[in-house]
Order: sequence, then structure tokens, then C-alpha cells
Amino acid sequence: MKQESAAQTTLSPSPSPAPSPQRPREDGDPQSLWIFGYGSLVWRPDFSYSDSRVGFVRGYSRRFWQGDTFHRGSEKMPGRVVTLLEDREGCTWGVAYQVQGEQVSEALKYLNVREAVLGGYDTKEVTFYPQDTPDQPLTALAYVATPQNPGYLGPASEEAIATQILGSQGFSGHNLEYLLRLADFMQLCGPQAQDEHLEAIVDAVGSYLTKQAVALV
Ligand SMILES: N[C@@H](CCC(=O)N[C@@H](CS)C(=O)NCC(=O)O)C(=O)O
Repeated sequence: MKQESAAQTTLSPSPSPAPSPQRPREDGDPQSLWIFGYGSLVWRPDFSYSDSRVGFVRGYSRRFWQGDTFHRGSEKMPGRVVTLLEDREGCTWGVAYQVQGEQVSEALKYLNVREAVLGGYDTKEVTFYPQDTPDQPLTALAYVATPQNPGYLGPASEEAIATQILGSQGFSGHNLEYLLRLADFMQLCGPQAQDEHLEAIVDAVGSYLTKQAVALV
């Protein structure tokens, strides 16, 4: 799985078709749906679900290119959170959650506020490959912040992103917590799950804090 830093990868914005979010049963009730999380959803889904799988989506790279003035930032100091960009050679690890029956409408209602209204994310159908059964892919719904949304910040050096993250916090907590929890998740996925962009930002945060600490001595 090829990974490049943000500077080298020419990422095209992902179109944001908004597929109908669930397949209704004959009686019109939604039957079941998989929701793919690749940012805060991997550690804080905050909706009830019946099953979950660790795995990945192909053809997308995760980037800290979405601004956030609510959850992890403010109007004065916007934070940076992740979105997916189409990238032929990209691969993004995360968690897919299965919601069934009433869980479907409850999850979508909740995520619409958390992701769309407060975060600027749109929905997109993706193919998810469970880590344990990659030969049995699942169709999942992902929340993607396209470059057309007003909060989109786009590319920046990993050092600049690290500095912005260190200086931002919002209603859900500090932006650094967001970065480190995602890094922790990726550690748990094992050596086959690489995200050079994420790792470069974590390294830049470490270097910055080390310099600050040395300056205090
Ligand atoms: N849609 C991505 C990113 C989600 C994300 O991080 N969204 C922000 C909205 S700006 C959020 O929910 N933050 C809650 C938090 O930071 O705890 C995912 O599937 O995880």
C-alpha cells in the first residue's frame, strides 16, 4: 500500500454524491447499514451499533485538511480534523459500524448534526475491506468533507498543521487529543496500517514540544 506525504500526492477532491443512506425493507423500515469512521468516529462513535470491524477503504487518503470551529477549534482558532481525498493509490484504515433497525435512523440523525451541520461533512458510499475478511468487502457510508465546504482548509505542511493543532481546542476537547487518539488507533491496527501524513504530524508535534522543553532548561 503506497503512501506519500501530502506534498507529493496530488489528491483530487472526492465528488460527494449523497446516496440514499439506507436500504428500506418492504415495510419501509431501514434494515441495516454500515458506517465507516476514520477520524473521531474510530474512538467516539457515540451512537449505538450492532457490530464493528476494523479495516480499510482503498482509493482514498486521509488528510488533516478540514477546519473545525466547533468540536476541536473555535472561530478565532480553528482546529484541523480529517477528511478523505480521492487518491488512486491511497488506503485509509478505520472502523465500520453496523447499525440495524431503529439504530439506523438514530445514528443518521445524530451524525447529521455532528458531522454535517457542525462539521461540514457530506455522505459518500465507500467499499470497506474488513481486516479479517478483506475478500468480503462491505458497502459503507462515510462522512467526507469536500473542498467545496466552507470549513475546508486544504493542504499545508505537516509542521504547520501540527502548530495549528497544538493551539486549538473546542467543545469536544483539545485538537491534540484528536490527533493522538487517531494515532493510537493506527498503532492498534498493526504494522500493515501506515499513514505517513498522520505520522509526520505526530512527529512534528513531538519535535515542537521537545524544543519547547529544551528551551525551559
Ligand atoms: N468523518 C470522519 C471525521 C469525523 C470527525 O472527526 N468529525 C468531527 C467533526 S468536525 C467530529 O465529530 N469531532 C468530534 C470530536 O472531535 O470528538 C470520521 O468518520 O471519523
